[in-house]
Amino acid sequence: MAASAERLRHAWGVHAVHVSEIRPGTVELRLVGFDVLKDVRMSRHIHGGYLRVPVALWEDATAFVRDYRAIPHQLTLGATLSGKSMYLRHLVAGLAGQDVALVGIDCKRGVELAPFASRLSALATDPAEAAELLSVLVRLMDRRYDLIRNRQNIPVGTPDQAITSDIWGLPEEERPVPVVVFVDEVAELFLTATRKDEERRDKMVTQLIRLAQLGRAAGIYLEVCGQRFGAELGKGATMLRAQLSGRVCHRVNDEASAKMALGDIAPEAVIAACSVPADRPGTAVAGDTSGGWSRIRTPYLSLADAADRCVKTAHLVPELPELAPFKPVHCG
Ligand SMILES: Nc1ncnc2c1ncn2[C@@H]1O[C@H](COP(=O)(O)OP(=O)(O)OP(=O)(O)O)[C@@H](O)[C@H]1O
Repeated sequence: MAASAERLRHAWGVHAVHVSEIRPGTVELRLVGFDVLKDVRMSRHIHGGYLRVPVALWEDATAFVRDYRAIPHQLTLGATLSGKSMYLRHLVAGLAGQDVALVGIDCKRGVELAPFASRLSALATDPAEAAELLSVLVRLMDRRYDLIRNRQNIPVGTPDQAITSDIWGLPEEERPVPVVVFVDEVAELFLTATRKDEERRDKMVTQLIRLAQLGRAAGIYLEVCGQRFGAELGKGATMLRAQLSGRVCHRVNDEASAKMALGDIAPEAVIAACSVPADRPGTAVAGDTSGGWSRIRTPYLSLADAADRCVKTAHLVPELPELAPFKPVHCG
């Protein structure tokens, strides 16, 4: 098969997609079981790129690309069995081959993210660990701000001077590696039983808000997943949600949940999310706070294939001493 089709297959990495080259540069993609799309023609634009992961298809058959530099932080909501984990799996598998640190916070004792342990730089599996990890991430972000500030202080006109307000303007050899932080089932971080839990929760939420407000310039991106994310979770929840400008809403159990994801995007998007059928997992409504939205569908990718991709790319885990104490042990 020609190289572009091979690359395309690699980018999607799924069995449910048949890929064939029609002519050089134009490839036919067939998504098995996608109700909206039949055979789909896609050309090179699907290949993604650095910090850009093709993760689903829009209804018009173009690729839905999760572009971290364009939309740094995203919230993905959906009822149980709606396809959130599948979506996340694609992101992890897509980023695994890139020069990026992957960090997981999965307070369901790691059941979702532990299979990707070999490619993760850090994994927190309970709220106490998550609190420590978030503190480390905020310190990492502050140090990156110092780095940018120091560059700005070099006198104008000297060879080392660089006017930049984010890591991307730093010279390549000084530029820190970007970090994508996956938070699975965010509500677990908000649960409290005691007064001490409450203090920890408030601190974590403040740190997440700081990362969401300032992380972009430091190359730290948030990917937050959950079933619901509303004011009932407690102090700071809606403030944090407002900072996550990318939104993906899978099937939800009620209109209130769809509103949490899409209410500030468009009322029609909320209606579309409420009509996602239960027998079409992976179907979602995607939008961003600029107001644009449409339906997407993520293709099937088995957990074994995604985990295998992490094993094969384990050598790409970047050197980040701050995160070393949180490096998960890969079993199996
Ligand atoms: N695009 C898809 N095509 C076919 N099957 C899919 C697709 N997406 C998800 N599924 C299947 O639907 C089921 C639920 O998916 P998934 O585990 O991603 O849901 P979830 O929202 O993460 O659920 P939970 O919150 O309970 O973990 C799984 O069996 C999965 O294999």
